Amino acid sequence: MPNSKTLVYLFRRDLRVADNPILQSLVKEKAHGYTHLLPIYVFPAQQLEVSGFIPLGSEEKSPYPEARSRVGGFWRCGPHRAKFLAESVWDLKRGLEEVGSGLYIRVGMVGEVIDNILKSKELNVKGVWMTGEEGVEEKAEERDVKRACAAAGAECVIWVDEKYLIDDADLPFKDPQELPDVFTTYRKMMEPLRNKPRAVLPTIAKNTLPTFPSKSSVPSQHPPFVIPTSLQGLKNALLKPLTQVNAPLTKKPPPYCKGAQSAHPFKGGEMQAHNRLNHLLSSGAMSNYHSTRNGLLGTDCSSKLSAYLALGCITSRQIHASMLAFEDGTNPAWSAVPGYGEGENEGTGSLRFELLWRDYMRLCNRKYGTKLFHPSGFKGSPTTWLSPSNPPEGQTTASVTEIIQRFLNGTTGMGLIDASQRELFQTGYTSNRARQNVASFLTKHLHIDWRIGAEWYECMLVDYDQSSNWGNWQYVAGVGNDPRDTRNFNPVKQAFDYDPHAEYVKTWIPELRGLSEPSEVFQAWTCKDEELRERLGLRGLKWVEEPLEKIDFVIARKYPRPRVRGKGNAGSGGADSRDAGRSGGTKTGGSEWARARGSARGASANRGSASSRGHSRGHRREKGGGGGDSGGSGRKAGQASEKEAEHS
Ligand SMILES: Cc1cc2nc3c(=O)[nH]c(=O)nc-3n(C[C@H](O)[C@H](O)[C@H](O)COP(=O)(O)OP(=O)(O)OC[C@H]3O[C@@H](n4cnc5c(N)ncnc54)[C@H](O)[C@@H]3O)c2cc1C
Repeated sequence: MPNSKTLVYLFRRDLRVADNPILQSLVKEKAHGYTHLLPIYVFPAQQLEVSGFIPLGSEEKSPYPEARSRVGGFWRCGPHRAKFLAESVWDLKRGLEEVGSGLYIRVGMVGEVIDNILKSKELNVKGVWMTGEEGVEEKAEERDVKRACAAAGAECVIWVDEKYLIDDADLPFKDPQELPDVFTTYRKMMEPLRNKPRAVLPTIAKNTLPTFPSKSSVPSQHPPFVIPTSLQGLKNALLKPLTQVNAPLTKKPPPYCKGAQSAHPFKGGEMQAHNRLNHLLSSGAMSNYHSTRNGLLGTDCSSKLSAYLALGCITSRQIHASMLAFEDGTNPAWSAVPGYGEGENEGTGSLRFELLWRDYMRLCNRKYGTKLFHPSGFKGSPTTWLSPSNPPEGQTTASVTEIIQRFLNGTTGMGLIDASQRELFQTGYTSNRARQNVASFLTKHLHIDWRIGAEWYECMLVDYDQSSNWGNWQYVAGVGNDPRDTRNFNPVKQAFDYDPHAEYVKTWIPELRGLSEPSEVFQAWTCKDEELRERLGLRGLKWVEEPLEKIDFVIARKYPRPRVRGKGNAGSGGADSRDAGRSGGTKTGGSEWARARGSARGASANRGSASSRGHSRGHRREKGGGGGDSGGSGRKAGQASEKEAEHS
């Protein structure tokens, strides 16, 4: 390519064409002088297992260590996200081709791949642009790319990530250390949220980007890897190592639940993200969001935009812009939908609020860096968690490992927790309400190292996002930015509040479908009818007969049913506060693990045993927990409320 001057655009978690500042700048600012644009996506070998890209029959081995987590040894990217990512990358390719460009796909360490491309004489690469990220590994990638560029005499530009609600340029502080440690303080600095986000960038017209370089000019993938030429091939390569029988995701994984429908059946990609957003507005689901977001079942109780946001298939400001068009009545496509043209409603206001939580979690990551992964969290709380290497007295490494396995496999004996864990395993998704309970159960009831839970979520979640995942785990574990470090969820009360008919738990634990009493579904050990247990095949099941935790939950009088809107939506946020105090007392403990853990050193000693706390706090409100819970506040859009303050 004589006289060429090529720019490499290294895509990361910005897998979209629209509202993309890098592409926009290439179209608008012609002074850059680049004749060619080489868009590339690298599947990063340290975060995702790439050995499946070695062709079948090859004797060669991957030069990289397995992409496994540090504490639990789980695959860092499990099958659900691997598939979603493949679809998103493939859709990016489609989107780029539509504007007359294209996408090269590679695997390996980002720095190495870029270094290899910089060496191409034919391409004459003079610059590498990429979007900056917060993570420690991601920053290391950026340093590697900068080094490679410096050695090759090419410019390296790290762009600001613009997939958040409020742009970095509009933050009221420059130094991340000035970020308040309480979300509400931050929120108040940013309100009114409706006025803050910047406008979406103009659409990229066809054939306005610098020329896409020919295949022959681009260095090929380094061996032993080969890049498939179809989406199916890409999925196969990513899934192959994750589905090997000798390396299961977890021992004895939960069986597939017949008849259960995924709450997240969506495919990855920019186009799918916008279809989803359009559906939320045109169906009215967005306007109902405030009262449905705590639902456990079904696709429409919450937005299910998280996985698209995590990969940058869509930006928060695009979501905001569509909501504005709905609120202001400027998009006739939605004119028949109730609330059209009537300004911000509870649903759209609440969604902005949640998107701000996401911004906040990312800023916490920026402020605290490696503390995101530290057992004592942002707070630096003096905690020693139980783990296989730190079993409680009277227990062994093997017995703690078994407890963890039961947690992962959804066989703790606690209905809500097991249902969520099985749903997660089967589908890659579980609701925010369920996540809060799962995280609370692992850390506040079992006192097990929260990082094991965070790593498992990293492996299993389709919407895994480093800041939101690790930040929320810390928050619920009591070592993060939750000013109330005594927050403790009672998973039985929560099940009554949000799954009053036990519909959710029965969906994901088919063994319990024959039970009619919700209390028995929530804790199968409480079913005393021997004949029924026998008939349902519950006799002899360890998780039924020896649950990890027993909670005596007495219903003082007929438990009120929460307001339920929409099919399959279990509970509104309001139920939480209304019901508080109407249920009887709770007492936790009773299991062998609870007894052993009661005398444990470390976490339990520092924080008081679950049994005593659970007992004395039986009537306490369990408002929220785990960043981003606005449920039940009855908050008018854009206004603060006491409960919200209480939550944060
Ligand atoms: C232990 C734990 C782990 C979590 N891990 C992740 C994760 O890896 N990735 C992730 O995106 N979210 C995570 N969350 C936050 C939240 O559970 C999910 O964002 C939400 O369930 C995704 O579903 P949705 O898109 O339908 O959410 P909606 O209720 O529709 O919310 C809209 C958007 O707001 C953002 N949001 C909502 N709640 C939060 C929150 N608490 N923190 C940060 N952002 C929020 C998300 O981007 C979400 O898509 C976690 C929460 C907990 C308690």
